Amino acid sequence: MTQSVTTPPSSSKRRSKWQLLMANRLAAAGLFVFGFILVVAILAPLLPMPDPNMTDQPNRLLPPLSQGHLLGTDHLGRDILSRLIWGTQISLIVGVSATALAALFGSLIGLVAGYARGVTDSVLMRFVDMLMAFPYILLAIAIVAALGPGLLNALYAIALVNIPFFARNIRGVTVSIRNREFVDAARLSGKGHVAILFTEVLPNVLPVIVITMSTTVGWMILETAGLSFLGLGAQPPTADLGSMLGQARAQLFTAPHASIIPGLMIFALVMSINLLGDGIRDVLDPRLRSGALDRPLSVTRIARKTTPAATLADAPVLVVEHLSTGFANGGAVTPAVRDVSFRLGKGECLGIIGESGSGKSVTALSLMGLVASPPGVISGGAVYIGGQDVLALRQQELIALRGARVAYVFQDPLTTLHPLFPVATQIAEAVMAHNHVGKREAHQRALELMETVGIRDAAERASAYPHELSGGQRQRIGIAMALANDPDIIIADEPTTALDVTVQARILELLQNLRRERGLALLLITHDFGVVAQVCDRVAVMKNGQIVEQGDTASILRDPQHDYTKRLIACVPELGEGHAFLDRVRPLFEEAKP
Ligand SMILES: Nc1ncnc2c1ncn2[C@@H]1O[C@H](COP(=O)(O)OP(=O)(O)OP(=O)(O)O)[C@@H](O)[C@H]1O
Repeated sequence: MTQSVTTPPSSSKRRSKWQLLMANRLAAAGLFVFGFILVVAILAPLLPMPDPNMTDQPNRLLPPLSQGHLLGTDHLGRDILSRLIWGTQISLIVGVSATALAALFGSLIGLVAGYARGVTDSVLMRFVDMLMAFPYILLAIAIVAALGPGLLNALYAIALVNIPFFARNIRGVTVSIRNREFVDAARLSGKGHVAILFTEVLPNVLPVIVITMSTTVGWMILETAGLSFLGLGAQPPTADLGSMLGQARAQLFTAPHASIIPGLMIFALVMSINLLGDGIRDVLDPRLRSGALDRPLSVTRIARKTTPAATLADAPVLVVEHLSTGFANGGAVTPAVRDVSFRLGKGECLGIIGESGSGKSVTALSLMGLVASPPGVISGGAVYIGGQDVLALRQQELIALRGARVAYVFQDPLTTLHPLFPVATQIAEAVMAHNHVGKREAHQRALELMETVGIRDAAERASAYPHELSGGQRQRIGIAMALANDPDIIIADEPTTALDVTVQARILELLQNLRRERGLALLLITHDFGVVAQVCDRVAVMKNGQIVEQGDTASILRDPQHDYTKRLIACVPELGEGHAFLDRVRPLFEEAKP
């Protein structure tokens, strides 16, 4: 008996970069404050203000709110508001120009060093190391002392001391990109190094440069103000925020407003730029935005709108009801699995089949709360193991079930096995995770398990490292680890995809035998109907995060209801079919074209 469900996929709205930036309240506040300061600084020539350099000795050190001087006057009777606005304009121009210069030269050094490697890399990076060996503000002071005080020289000094920051960051990213396949492909297509650097590598590095600029411009303004404060930047009568602060230092106690006002402006400017910079960084780096770079929680975040029954009477070993899982992305949740329900009995095998991205792995990982969170979130449904809703359990209780009652076998054991420990040690570790046994006993059990999964000369192979075993042997070790605590359910996520056909057949046979001998419930995830036909009693077909059809394998193979199922079945070639396979499959896909 097969059931077929067809529901149009619901689309989730993706928010624009601007909306995402505005959703970040701190970044929005930073943008508002910085935008206001910027507009006022740009409009400085048009504003009805006195000349910022016009002295008026009789009216020196007037307090704020004095007649004609909203923010008072300084020690030479100059209008503080006017000097503040003009000074902010200068500080901004110098800070932004220094950032642009540091970004330009630093990124160029990083790009060339990271791409060329070898001697070029060593020479350039030693120069950068030399710059970094000095405390940067001391180096900036030394440079200005050598070049002579003045705003332009302060700008060069600040730019120079910040070059290493960009060079190191960009070199690191370039090194990882230069070995990627698309760069190799460009090289093979005959492109020259310069063209590859600017058309293949640079576009991938650009977001990092923008992010680094947005997070450093505030500090550069602060450093410029520091040099001017020491008398090495803006020279009298020109005002910038640092020189205003430096000149008002002598009247700190008699007329504190003259130093507090530029101090507050530096604070507001740097703070707003940094908040905005952090916001821009989060928006440009999608992994930061979704939280994917945060340390994941030990259990996927569960945010169910309704609470299902905590227990289910007379339930088979695994019951999944209306499971929905999505990924949070800047406030919105993009659904990956929607309203998925299935059942699995003792000793039974259910295949979950579907194309890449249909939600098979997310379904499998959701069962034990293993979807990385953030960004993962289980937004609805229940998972009953032995009749109990495990999503309602306390975290520690759910974690205790992992490996003990439900075990996973993943696609590529080379990435899941620890490369630095012998395989038997890793199986023994899995045994000890849930049993109070000593190392020796666990090791003995590991050897037995290796024999159970068909590894010949288990005692000899015990001390092998994962890279010393073949793909098939590694997958057997993965299965041995899954069996370590006699689980009720094994979830095998494409366990044979990385293997060639003969080894695949042997691994599937092993899983079949284990299932029969131990009464294991097997949830087999695959994209290959051939595998389903060989192993599974029942099959659920997934598309766009939903189960579109499920039933017993023989019925579905004989009489598929859903077009998608028909196409998946048609994709399995028959032995000796040759060209006839293509003739048979092509019309099915022509029909499916929109
Ligand atoms: N960390 C993540 N952040 C956002 N979306 C994700 C994340 N992980 C998976 N997805 C999305 O969830 C959907 C389901 O992915 P899933 O890995 O379950 O597919 P699958 O059917 O197992 O594919 P495959 O056979 O290629 O492994 C996909 O659209 C995928 O893009």
